[in-house]
Amino acid sequence: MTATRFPTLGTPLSPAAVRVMLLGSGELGKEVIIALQRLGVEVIAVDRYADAPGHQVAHHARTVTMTDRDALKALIEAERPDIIVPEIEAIATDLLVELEAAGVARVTPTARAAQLTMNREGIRRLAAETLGLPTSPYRFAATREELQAAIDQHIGYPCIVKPVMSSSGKGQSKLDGPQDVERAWRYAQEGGRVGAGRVIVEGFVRFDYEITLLTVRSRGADGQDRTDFCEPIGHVQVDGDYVESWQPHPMSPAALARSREIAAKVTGELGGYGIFGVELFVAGDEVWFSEVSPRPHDTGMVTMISQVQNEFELHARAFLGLPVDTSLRQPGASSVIYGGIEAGAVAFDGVAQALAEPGTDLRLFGKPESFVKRRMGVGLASAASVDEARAKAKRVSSAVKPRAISG
Ligand SMILES: Nc1ncnc2c1ncn2[C@@H]1O[C@H](COP(=O)(O)OP(=O)(O)OP(=O)(O)O)[C@@H](O)[C@H]1O
Ligand SMILES: NCC(=O)N[C@@H]1O[C@H](COP(=O)([O-])[O-])[C@@H](O)[C@H]1O
Ligand SMILES: [Mg+2]
Repeated sequence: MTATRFPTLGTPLSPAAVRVMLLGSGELGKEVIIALQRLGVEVIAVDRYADAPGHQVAHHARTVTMTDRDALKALIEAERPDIIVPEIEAIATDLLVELEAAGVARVTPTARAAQLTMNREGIRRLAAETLGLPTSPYRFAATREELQAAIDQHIGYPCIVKPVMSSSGKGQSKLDGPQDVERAWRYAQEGGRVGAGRVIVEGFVRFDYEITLLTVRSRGADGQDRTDFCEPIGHVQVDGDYVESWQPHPMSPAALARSREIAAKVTGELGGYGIFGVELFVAGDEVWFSEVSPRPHDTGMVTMISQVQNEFELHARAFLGLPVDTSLRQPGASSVIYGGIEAGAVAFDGVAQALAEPGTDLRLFGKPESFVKRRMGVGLASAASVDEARAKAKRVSSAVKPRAISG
């Protein structure tokens, strides 16, 4: 392995430009792009549909099916970015591994990290079987019959079934008994982001709370690699999708130390430079590893109001070889604004009222189409305590009302 050479920052749209390609340009990518823009980095934003949030703030916008290996290869070879930043799971990651090995571009944090986390089987087996980290009990199944057998012989009820390739809870269900198996199997077949097929079935963990531990791998000012942790982020998930998050989440010293130990181990194994969202379940002082995103995390949107450098700035700085500061500025919270309606471009009523309270803020992502359960924006709030910040963030998100516009 050769030591990473970080680019010298330059001027966009010139021969001195550092060029970064985002693969996925949703709300998380949009904020990474804004952080890159502030550092004078030239950005090529890629997504599967036109006018994605990140397309709207980048130097170049490209629309490509990122799971289509040939199409993605042609795009990368035409654009020749210095750094590729995967923003979603559903990418032809085997191609990224090949291109990285061939020295065509550096992938953040590494192509292997993107490949392993694209498929729940890759990351789960690595965490539980190779690294020996505590996880829920699990089995994989390729047919309904295999799923039933895995539950009957190993996992029991309640359990959770998820497509091996999906995110934001798509295709996920909780099963309380045999009557739920058929429905869960069918839903997983429809909900997978990349094709249909294999599922993971996990034993249900009765946790007291769950956190995202944002973990940053960067090059320190002394030239040594280092790992830093943000304050733990607590969150609430409904149907596998995050609806509310806050920072800091109070933890016992033992649970926090264990969480950091698990996060250091898994991110150290994945390697590279950037931010990771390590998802953990906690009961008392016991901690289970759930999964990890080798990129900014949706629950980490709270850092836009709570931290000195938000998770998007931390990601950009880390993969550019710049120093990072993970410190908390103030307690904060985020609350999701869903589309609530099926419509094309929507208007948002109530924004002025939502922002009337001091210590509040808002992001509207600019997605060109609304779905009932599509995340269209997020309310943000800071306060002296997390409880106050949560209540305030919820007032912001509930005041904003997406409305279909005619014509
Ligand atoms: N084994 C489990 N036991 C208890 N709860 C679980 C289990 N697996 C998942 N959950 C709940 O469902 C949520 C979503 O699960 P998971 O993170 O695996 O889905 P995802 O589709 O990858 O979501 P995202 O992409 O938003 O991280 C978890 O945060 C947790 O609240
Ligand atoms: N949990 C993963 C996550 O939050 N990913 C974020 O959602 C976008 C897709 O949104 P869409 O489905 O509304 O297009 C992704 O591009 C990413 O920003
Ligand atoms: Mg998750």
